[in-house]
Amino acid sequence: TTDTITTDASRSDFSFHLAARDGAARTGEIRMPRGVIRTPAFMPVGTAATVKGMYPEQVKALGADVVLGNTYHLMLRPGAERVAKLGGLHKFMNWPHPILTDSGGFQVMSLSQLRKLTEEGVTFQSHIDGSKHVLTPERSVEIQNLLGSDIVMQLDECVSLPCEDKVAEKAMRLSLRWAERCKTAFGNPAGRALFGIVQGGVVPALRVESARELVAMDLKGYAIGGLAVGEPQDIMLAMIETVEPHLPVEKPRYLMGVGTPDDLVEAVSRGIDMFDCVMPTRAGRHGQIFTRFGRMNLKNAKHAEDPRPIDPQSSCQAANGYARAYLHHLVKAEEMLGKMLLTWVNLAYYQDLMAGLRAAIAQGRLQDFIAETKEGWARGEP
Ligand SMILES: O=c1[nH]cnc2c(CCNCC3CCCCC3)c3[nH]c(NCc4cccs4)nc3cc12
Repeated sequence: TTDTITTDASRSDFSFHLAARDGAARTGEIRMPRGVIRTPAFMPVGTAATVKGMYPEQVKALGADVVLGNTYHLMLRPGAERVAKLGGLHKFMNWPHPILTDSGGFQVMSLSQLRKLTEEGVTFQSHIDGSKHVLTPERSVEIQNLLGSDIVMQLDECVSLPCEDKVAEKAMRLSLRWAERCKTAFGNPAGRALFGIVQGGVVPALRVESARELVAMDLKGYAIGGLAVGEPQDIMLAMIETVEPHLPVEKPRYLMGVGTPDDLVEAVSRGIDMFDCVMPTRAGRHGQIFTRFGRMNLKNAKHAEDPRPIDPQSSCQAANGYARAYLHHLVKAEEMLGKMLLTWVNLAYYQDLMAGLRAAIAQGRLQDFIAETKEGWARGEP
């Protein structure tokens, strides 16, 4: 039948296909030359060209269609030009599927020293060796192009909350001017996308203005930034509800830096399609896991003699094949294998949750699925 023949036209471009909707929630797929991204999607973070503690084949096998590449780290070490010389990030890290790269701006502001932000861009010193660097909208797009990114993020200014309205306004307007400069620098390369980032703090009028101005630029997708920076969940959800009606239905929405499983289900039900968060990988390395029964900390002595696996019904071998007592031992001993197994448990759970959300939306039973999921978390571990 025709729908199984992907003509090169459909593979050579970036296209978003909505399969079903359930309230504000959507499920579909983003088709790109390097593969398809099923949405809603959780994107594991691949900081220094690796999803820490995981083989790329394993990350793909547990259901991730796209990973994040980190512009800030890679521009400092090994350098964007070197990655390009070696064939680009996909070849470098053996991940032939789509990669979304961030602009580097958020990490500059949170990791580097002696940074100075001007209209032109951000100058800063490397947290690795103190060397001086500059990140302008143009240079950020150039670095992401050198890495070979499939989805490029604009350079933006994310303010930390709480902040005064005029501070949020100033950053929002700068981010809009930087979006224009990124769009000019990016051009219109087939099969690759530039996403804008909606800013505006927690001021509805600023959020709406930011969304409207970005939509007028006709970008391929829109992120909602400036959230998950310390505000309560209800404020984050209110901002999503403020912005969502002003974003085009036919383009993907990406909520940056989010979040816990509860954040994910709540944001999906409000119309978000893509997420990234360091939580599942970072927490896993510290012994904290996410399961159908809620959160567990395997450092806790109560697991010391528990012979049961984490979840016998999970398809993940780390969750169904190892005693909690053994995982507790590995975490206490700070063994590599403990970090690897619990990272695997968490990424598998996050992907299973996203697969459940996609299926529930397709069947028009999202609210039932969310209720059942939250009951499981509340019931706690068996
Ligand atoms: O407005 C924003 N603009 C740009 N990036 C943002 C990010 C970083 C998203 N993950 C990048 C990844 C790139 C590859 C390496 C890992 C990060 C955010 N993360 C959070 N919250 C989670 C937070 C994490 C840390 C402090 S808050 N809010 C965010 C808001 C913005």
